[in-house]
Amino acid sequence: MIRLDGVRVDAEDRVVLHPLDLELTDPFTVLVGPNGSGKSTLLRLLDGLVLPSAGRVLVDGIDPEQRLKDLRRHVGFVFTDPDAQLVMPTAVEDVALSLRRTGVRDRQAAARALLAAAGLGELAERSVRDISSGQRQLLALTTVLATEPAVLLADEPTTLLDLRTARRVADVLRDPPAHVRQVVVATHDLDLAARADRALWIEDGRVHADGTAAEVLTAYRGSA
Ligand SMILES: Nc1ncnc2c1ncn2[C@@H]1O[C@H](COP(=O)(O)OP(=O)(O)OP(=O)(O)O)[C@@H](O)[C@H]1O
Repeated sequence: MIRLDGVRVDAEDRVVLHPLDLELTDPFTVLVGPNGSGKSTLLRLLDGLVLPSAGRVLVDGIDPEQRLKDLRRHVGFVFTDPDAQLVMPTAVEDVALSLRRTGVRDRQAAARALLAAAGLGELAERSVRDISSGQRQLLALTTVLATEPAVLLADEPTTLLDLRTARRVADVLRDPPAHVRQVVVATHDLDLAARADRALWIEDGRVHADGTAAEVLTAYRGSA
């Protein structure tokens, strides 16, 4: 369970997130809303990338301000820019690196299997610089899943993807590997958002609407 008690985020001379009390328990939650409304900030609070200016965040009982290392093992974060997390020369090495804490013996073989399952098997030996940006985004998701997080956070995970790949990513987020108990995604992709259990519409650093994906997305589409 994810819990925010009176969490506020200030940046320079303004409030980016107004005081917020929130409990997220559904398997799949999406954050929608206009550019600059505070979605990424809210997501980043859950990985300790942003710390609250006031209030407290708890992710499955872990407070980022007290147990950041434990939180980072518990949570996986897929960044919008895949290059921010692909660090090894080849795709298979990148996934194998992510497997280092899982206790898997043959990390190369396991990495190949995960790449194949993601439809990236043929790219295993390729340099991550030589594959397309959409393939890199899918690879970044695969590397994060390989760390076996209990909570998966993703910021705009389908921006660079073609229709088919975006659907595949949506399928994974909707029905992730068993170790993932909760998924929270910030997105402008309303087809992806429609598949969530719960949607929060963020506007000007506040939760403007909160409910089922169908309810919230109907209202959000109507506002444009
Ligand atoms: N460290 C910071 N310093 C100053 N302003 C910040 C900081 N972090 C976020 N902001 C501002 O807070 C607002 C919310 O940003 P955030 O990235 O959370 O929005 P978003 O909803 O994810 O937007 P987008 O849909 O464009 O990704 C923006 O106006 C942003 O410029």
